Amino acid sequence: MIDVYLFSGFLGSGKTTLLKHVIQQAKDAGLKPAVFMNELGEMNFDSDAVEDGIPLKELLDGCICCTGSEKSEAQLQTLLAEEEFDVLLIETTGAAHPVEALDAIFSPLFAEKLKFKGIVTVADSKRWLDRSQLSPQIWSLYLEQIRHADLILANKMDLLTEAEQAQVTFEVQGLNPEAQIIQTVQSKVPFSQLQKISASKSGAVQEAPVSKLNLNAKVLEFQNPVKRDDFEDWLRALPESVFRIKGYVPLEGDKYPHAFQYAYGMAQWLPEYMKMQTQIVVIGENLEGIELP
Ligand SMILES: Nc1nc2c(ncn2[C@@H]2O[C@H](COP(=O)(O)OP(=O)(O)OP(=O)(O)O)[C@@H](O)[C@H]2O)c(=O)[nH]1
Repeated sequence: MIDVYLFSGFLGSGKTTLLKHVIQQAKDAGLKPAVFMNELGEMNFDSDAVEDGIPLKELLDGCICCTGSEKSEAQLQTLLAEEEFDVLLIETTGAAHPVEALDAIFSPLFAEKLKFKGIVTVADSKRWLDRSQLSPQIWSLYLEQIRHADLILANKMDLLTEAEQAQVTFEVQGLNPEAQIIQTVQSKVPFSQLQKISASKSGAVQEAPVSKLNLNAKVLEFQNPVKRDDFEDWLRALPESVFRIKGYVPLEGDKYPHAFQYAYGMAQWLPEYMKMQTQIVVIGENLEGIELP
């Protein structure tokens, strides 16, 4: 049987960071991992995070939950037919309800092959403290992702004071007393902790989906390189309803574009050493008026 772990957590909480970390540890333990990813938007920048040689299937522009489980079942079937692996890591889009995303895994087609281990939810601790800025729908999704977890990573602890760390851990644990909660930085959790979890409740409970979210993704393409200062001014002026941006930004004076990440007001730049398509995907609510600087 192939052990299956589902990574849940809101946009930008640290799921891809967790994925990379777990892939490495699984390999070190002599296991062969495969990855099933899905993204909101037509592009998946996160798949770059999965190194070559790891079997990967992606479901773009929709999510495992809302595009219908047939499509994800078909993808999973192909993955199982084409590749040999011991562990399947599923990264859901941050906009997905974790229990709905389980549908495909619990298909009778895979009953003999897949052993569902549990939902690992990465909670953005900073976001938790700043929750008053979230719309009620987004907040209820955040809560659902925590309630259904078998293991919770209270991530981004480096951004909190000690008192805040204790507060977040206490409050999050209160929402889901049965799940183990671990404080993390960069989603660093030992793979052995994941292996210990058993899906106590995630698979058993099928609750009503959260009310429909207005989350959208918009791809913006750069025609020309931009000045870093201009781009950062543009970022600062974005409305609170933009939760996440990722992609490749061409900066004036640089040969290659920079990989760019943004989550809730915090930006991260990483140099690239090859030509990449210069575009970003912006994820949030009410994106109609958002254009590049
Ligand atoms: N300060 C801080 N930043 C973190 C931590 N973990 C992840 N990040 C950063 O947060 C950003 C988002 O991390 P990802 O792992 O891509 O998040 P994600 O949940 O996969 O994002 P989506 O795929 O958009 O849902 C990146 O810039 C990470 O480097 C942490 O513990 N502390």
